[in-house]
Amino acid sequence: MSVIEQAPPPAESDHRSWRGKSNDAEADRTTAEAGDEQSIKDLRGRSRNLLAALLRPYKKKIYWIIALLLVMNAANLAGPWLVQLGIDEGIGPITEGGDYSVIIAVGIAFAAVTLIEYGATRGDIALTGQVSQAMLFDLRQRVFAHFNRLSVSFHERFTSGRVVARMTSDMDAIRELSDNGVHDLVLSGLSVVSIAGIMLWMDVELALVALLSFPVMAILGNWFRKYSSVVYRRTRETIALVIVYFVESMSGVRAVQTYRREPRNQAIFDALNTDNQTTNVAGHRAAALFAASTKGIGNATIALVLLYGGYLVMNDETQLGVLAAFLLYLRRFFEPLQELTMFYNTLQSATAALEKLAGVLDEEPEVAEPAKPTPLPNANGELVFDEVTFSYRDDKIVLPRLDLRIPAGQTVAIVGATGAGKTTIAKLVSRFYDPVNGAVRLDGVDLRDLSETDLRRAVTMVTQENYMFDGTIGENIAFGKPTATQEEIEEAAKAIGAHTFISALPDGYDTDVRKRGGRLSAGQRQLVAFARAFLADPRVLILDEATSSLDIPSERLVQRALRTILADRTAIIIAHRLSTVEIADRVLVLDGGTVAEDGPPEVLVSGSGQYARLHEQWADSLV
Ligand SMILES: Nc1ncnc2c1ncn2[C@@H]1O[C@H](COP(=O)(O)OP(=O)(O)OP(=O)(O)O)[C@@H](O)[C@H]1O
Repeated sequence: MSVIEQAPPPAESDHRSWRGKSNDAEADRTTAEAGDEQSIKDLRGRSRNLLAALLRPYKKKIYWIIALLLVMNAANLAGPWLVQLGIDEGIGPITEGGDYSVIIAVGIAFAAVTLIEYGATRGDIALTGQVSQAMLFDLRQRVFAHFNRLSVSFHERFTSGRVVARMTSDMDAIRELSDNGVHDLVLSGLSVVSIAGIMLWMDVELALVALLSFPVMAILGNWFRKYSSVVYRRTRETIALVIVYFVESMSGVRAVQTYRREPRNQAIFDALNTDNQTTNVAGHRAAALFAASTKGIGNATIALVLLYGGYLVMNDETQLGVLAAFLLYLRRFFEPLQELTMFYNTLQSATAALEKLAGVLDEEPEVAEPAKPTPLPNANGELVFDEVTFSYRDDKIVLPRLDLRIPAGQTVAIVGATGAGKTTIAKLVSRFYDPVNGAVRLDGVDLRDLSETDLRRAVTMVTQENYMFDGTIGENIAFGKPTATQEEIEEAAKAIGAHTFISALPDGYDTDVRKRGGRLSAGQRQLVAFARAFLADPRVLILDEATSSLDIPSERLVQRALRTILADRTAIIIAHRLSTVEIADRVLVLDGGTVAEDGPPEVLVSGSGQYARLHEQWADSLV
């Protein structure tokens, strides 16, 4: 894709309508949020299955975590109860002239409980961290492998910003829950229920007074849960938009600078960032109100219990130790209650993130590998398009019905107006897409019946972008054959004519190409891409020739390289330069997805068709 194609459309007043970003947010919402009941059920089911699959290998550790949680909860509850025993059964007898044995026993028990709680807490948190990190590791591995496996058509639809958002903010939402969220959630739940039970067991009347706050807390909690779930969903959406926009802008930074879009892009980013900030601030304001209110309710309840409990103690209706235990329990009752409500958000955002990831992981490659591939370890290179019909979308047919036979070893140049379907033919031969009807065959075998390995070994496509990965020139050449030796790499570069310029670089083959080959010129990048393809040595080579005009010496170099790389293999060149067409055995002139002319270049040029006209114009331009 050229820089111009990447350039964004003219500015619009509302940042949300720009480049369908609002649609991206729509697409970023889970199906469960937007879909019908059946799809909600399906998605939840799938994310539950994903979670179960992720946790299965750590079953034993999870049992340990649960056991340790129970121990922690019991130890946590034992403290106030021991205080009650100490006051009522230990101090009482002492003041009446008894012995110290009970209070000593209570003191020892307290120390033991503290030690147990220390051990259990330490073990539990460490183990939870281990399981959580192992699960996230697996999940990241799965997502990366799956994104790699998905068809080109998927990646053409799913923006890179969304891919990044899946790997960052969604993973982070799950991490937040799995690192300590679930653990604290369970511990808080356990402690609220068991403290309520213990208080009722110790003193029903006092417990009922203490639990008077419960309905108030429930109403407040319910309000907060509802309000914050709306705010939280908005924060997830707004941060996803910030990430998506950031990645998109940075990927197209050259176009942005060429068209001096920085101020406009900054304004759009400011607006998206402000949306995110405003939503977060609203969330914090609600959280502040909720936290302060629960604390207030908690303290008011403690005061009430102190008053009423004091009255009961004075009237000998309850013991002093019970009152002290109640006051201690109440502290441990409100904090978890508050946490439980707060965790609802973490839980919700992690669930949404898991649903999105489950949705992505469930996405099947549109060009799937056959269950039983037809082996073709040594392809010859004959290509046949057999009544091929193709369209990207239902409403527009790109190739109405293509019949074409390219014998092994032939070099075919495809020319035609922009949008005629040249690249589409290349994509079908590379099996980035499958035909809607008909078949593309290599040596008589339908591409759909070939294994990925056999297909990729036989067919290589060199695209216009000549993508360079971070690393050295040598590594970039060896990309198509990672096992290549240094000699093989140099041989390939020499054959293509790239050796001279590579040797002149400061570190030769070890020179870092810098990000996306930024250190190399367009012609040099093309030569490196040719050397890469030459080393991979496919039977069928597809070349989407770069449109950028090279200077004359570079063009000569590239032409010479082309002759080397095309020799002894089937080649399809999407030709933009007529000098390239001349080295082809055959030219296809494509018009609206059909072959308008087909023949050797020297024959077509002497005719009166489209190619002859094109050639004439080109010859005139040279004069
Ligand atoms: N991923 C896609 N999704 C939808 N439509 C597409 C997609 N890629 C191409 N098209 C459409 O298919 C048609 C043929 O496109 P193709 O890229 O094959 O043309 P081309 O002849 O290679 O053009 P050019 O010389 O400009 O590269 C065009 O109308 C284009 O808009």
